[in-house]
Amino acid sequence: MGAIDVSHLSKHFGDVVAVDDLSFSVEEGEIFGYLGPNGAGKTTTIRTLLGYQKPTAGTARVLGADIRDSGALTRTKAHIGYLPSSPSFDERATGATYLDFHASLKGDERRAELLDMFDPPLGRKIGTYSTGNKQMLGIVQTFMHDPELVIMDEPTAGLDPIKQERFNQFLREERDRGTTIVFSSHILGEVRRVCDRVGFIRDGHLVTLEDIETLLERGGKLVRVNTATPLDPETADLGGVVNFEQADREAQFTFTGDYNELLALLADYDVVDLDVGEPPLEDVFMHYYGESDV
Ligand SMILES: Nc1ncnc2c1ncn2[C@@H]1O[C@H](COP(=O)(O)OP(=O)(O)OP(=O)(O)O)[C@@H](O)[C@H]1O
Repeated sequence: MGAIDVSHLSKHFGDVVAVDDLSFSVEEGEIFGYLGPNGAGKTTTIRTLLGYQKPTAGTARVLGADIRDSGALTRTKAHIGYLPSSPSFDERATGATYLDFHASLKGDERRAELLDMFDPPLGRKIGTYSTGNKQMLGIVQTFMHDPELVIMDEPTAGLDPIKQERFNQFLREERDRGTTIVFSSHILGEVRRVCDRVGFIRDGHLVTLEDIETLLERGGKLVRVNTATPLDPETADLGGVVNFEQADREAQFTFTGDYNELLALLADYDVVDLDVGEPPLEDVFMHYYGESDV
């Protein structure tokens, strides 16, 4: 049994099919990225998993509780941390009061430790907070009762790059302690840095589920080569060469083929500079999303 087992889950809003026949599992102790463009169905999935709305069809188990069993799900929530995409705060309350309230519901044994890392101005009214401060307050609330499973909807929105990196590092450490972490995102680089596996959703359907290494391998390498004389344009026909672009003696392409064949071809040239690196994740996404805007 996974930390989350989703089984043929669908959620319709009238004629709108927000989530359609989703099935996947999140394993215990992994960081699972739930990715998709705007309107793909990420928030709907998360809210349905947490019992905030009923599935139209299918079901899921979250830490063993069937989401259709509201009693079981409520009991299980003591072990879940949830960070919504736009947490609704009482703007007149201070950060400290907000945390006290949540502590009274579920505990706060890790509050001080978290506040060392994420330090919103607790004495001030939340209405005066910046977006990043609100986000940090939400992060402390999410983790302070030491949950087994954490579900976050776009958690890094509003965090500056240093806080984002601190947060990523924190997530990896939490995962190493055994916490299962699920977060939705459409920020591509974030996924590469922290997730073990990713599920891609589009138009309510799960398009693919991959571990991040496989995903990047499948995306091939970005090759940039500078040769003393221009490459023959027929290089574009070599197996595994995609998106071949050439400007005089510079060529760039994505390569998913056999390196020996590529090296044999380049051996006929005087290679001045060669760079083989990871392709932009945007390219990997395009592979799954076609022309969709991600
Ligand atoms: N309460 C609702 N009533 C009607 N339609 C809804 C409702 N909630 C979501 N939808 C629709 O369901 C679809 C999926 O929306 P959802 O918010 O789950 O997407 P998302 O992947 O989280 O998008 P984003 O990245 O923009 O937050 C969209 O077409 C949205 O308009």
